Amino acid sequence: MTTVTVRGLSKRYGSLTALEAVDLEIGVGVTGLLGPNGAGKSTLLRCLATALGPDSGSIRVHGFDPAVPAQRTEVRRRIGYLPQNPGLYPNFTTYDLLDYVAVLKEMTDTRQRRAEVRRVLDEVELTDRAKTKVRKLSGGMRQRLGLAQALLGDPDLVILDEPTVGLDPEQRMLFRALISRIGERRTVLLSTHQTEDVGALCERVVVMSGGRVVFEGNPRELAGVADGQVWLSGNPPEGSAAYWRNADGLYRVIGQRPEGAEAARPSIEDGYLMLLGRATIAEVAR
Ligand SMILES: Nc1ncnc2c1ncn2[C@@H]1O[C@H](COP(=O)(O)OP(=O)(O)OP(=O)(O)O)[C@@H](O)[C@H]1O
Repeated sequence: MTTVTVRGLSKRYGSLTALEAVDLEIGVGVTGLLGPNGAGKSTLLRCLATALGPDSGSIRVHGFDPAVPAQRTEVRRRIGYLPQNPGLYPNFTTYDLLDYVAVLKEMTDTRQRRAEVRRVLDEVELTDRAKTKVRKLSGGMRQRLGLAQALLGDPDLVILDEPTVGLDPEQRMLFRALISRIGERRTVLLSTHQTEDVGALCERVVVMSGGRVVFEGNPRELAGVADGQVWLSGNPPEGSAAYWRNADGLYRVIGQRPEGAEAARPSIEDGYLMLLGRATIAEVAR
């Protein structure tokens, strides 16, 4: 079932076009949003989260139109949003911060609000940190607290803007497990620079470049973009698009086959790099 439909969405900041005619449909499960710096990912997520109004085009969340003030409230009730820099008050305790956000989210019944705060603390595995001040939490715990505030009110659309940035491998794994659980019955849109996150978590992936959607499909299809274009060579290639030396001392080459090289199975990262190469060429040609 489609949760979010975006049609012809455009957004400019002065003379800079951040989003250009974006079309998108997103349903239940985890969808990854990949793209280089400045691709327009955060702008798209902010528009979906109703934090920013687009210049043209339309958004529907469960059929509700955030451009219509009365429907915007309905959209907000259904959305949980973890921005890139959530700005969590450092002197609040974990519990008090969530209680405060719950009040802002119109949870006025004290008993129900307490139960909801405890539920989300449990969901992100922070129950034992309820009385800890935000400033004393580790980076990973802070991100989980950010996730907890997004989950208050049990929204069915959860928007996460680069939530795994700066996390160590253990915290990232824990975060992945949480996101995957959340995505079992909700629609999760996850912006990331990590192709590993996409491979591990996402049923679908959207790639943006220069404010446009340049790919939509599943992770295997993204890897498939580099089919027949990835090689392992004993020698550094001449004039190839991209290559690096791997841990076995072989050169992994994306592009034309170097003489004597063997074909390698493309990864999601290979497909992504291949796609960005093409998108960059198309942009320069426009
Ligand atoms: N408030 C703003 N005012 C002016 N320009 C902005 C603003 N926000 C974003 N931009 C510009 O719009 C473009 C898209 O930015 P956006 O943050 O949406 O990209 P992104 O894909 O999320 O990048 P990153 O991965 O670095 O977060 C960039 O060129 C950025 O500099």
